[in-house]
Amino acid sequence: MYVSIEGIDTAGKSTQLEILRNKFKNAIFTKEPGGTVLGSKLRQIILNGEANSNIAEMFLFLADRAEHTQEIIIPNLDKLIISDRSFISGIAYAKDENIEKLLELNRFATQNNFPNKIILLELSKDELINRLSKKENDSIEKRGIDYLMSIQSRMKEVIKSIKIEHIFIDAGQKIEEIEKQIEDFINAK
Ligand SMILES: Nc1ncnc2c1ncn2[C@@H]1O[C@H](COP(=O)(O)OP(=O)(O)O)[C@@H](O)[C@H]1O
Ligand SMILES: Cc1cn([C@H]2C[C@H](O)[C@@H](COP(=O)(O)OP(=O)(O)O)O2)c(=O)[nH]c1=O
Repeated sequence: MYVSIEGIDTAGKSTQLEILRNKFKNAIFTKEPGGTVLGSKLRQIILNGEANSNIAEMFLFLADRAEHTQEIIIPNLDKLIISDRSFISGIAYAKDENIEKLLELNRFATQNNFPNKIILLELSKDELINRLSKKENDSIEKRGIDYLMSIQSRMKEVIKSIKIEHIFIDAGQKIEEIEKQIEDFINAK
């Protein structure tokens, strides 16, 4: 089963994934961007802000996703895969592009391998401000609070529009409360 943990920057994805590694010891843990050798090079190019064109940036993420699908997802579909981000981020962050067109591009890049379950960690604006203020911001985080909040809304819109089992979790809860909800959702048949 392929599970994706989604959320804007600082929503708590990495924090939860560290705990989940100990709960699901046989799972394959991966991420987008950067889940493969090629992907980690693409991630560096992107986060250094080297793409001047938003469309070029989007295709760099699609290339990361295509490589990730071929090298990590497809070979492990018989196991539990837990990924930090997926095509949902791909569509949400390409905020000026048409969702239907992006769905088509992402179906192509993933050879139709979308997650079976999606977990969205949802942040309030105040909590996002609080968390971003505590870290060095990369080129995408520097686009600001309102940008990231609009991305989060777009994530919710895309997730609701597709027929994939999903859960929205309040990312402002205690770490252990969030973890329990994630674990129960993954274990639910
Ligand atoms: N439930 C939580 N409550 C308060 N702070 C949190 C919570 N989860 C994560 N954090 C903190 O928020 C920051 C971003 O968390 P992180 O897991 O790196 O987010 P992401 O991987 O989604 O960018 C970190 O400083 C982390 O310690
Ligand atoms: C997967 C993906 C991520 N992103 C963005 C989200 C992040 O701002 C950035 C890097 O993702 P990530 O390394 O997950 O950053 P963070 O840990 O801060 O969430 O790339 C896209 O714009 N498109 C995509 O397809």
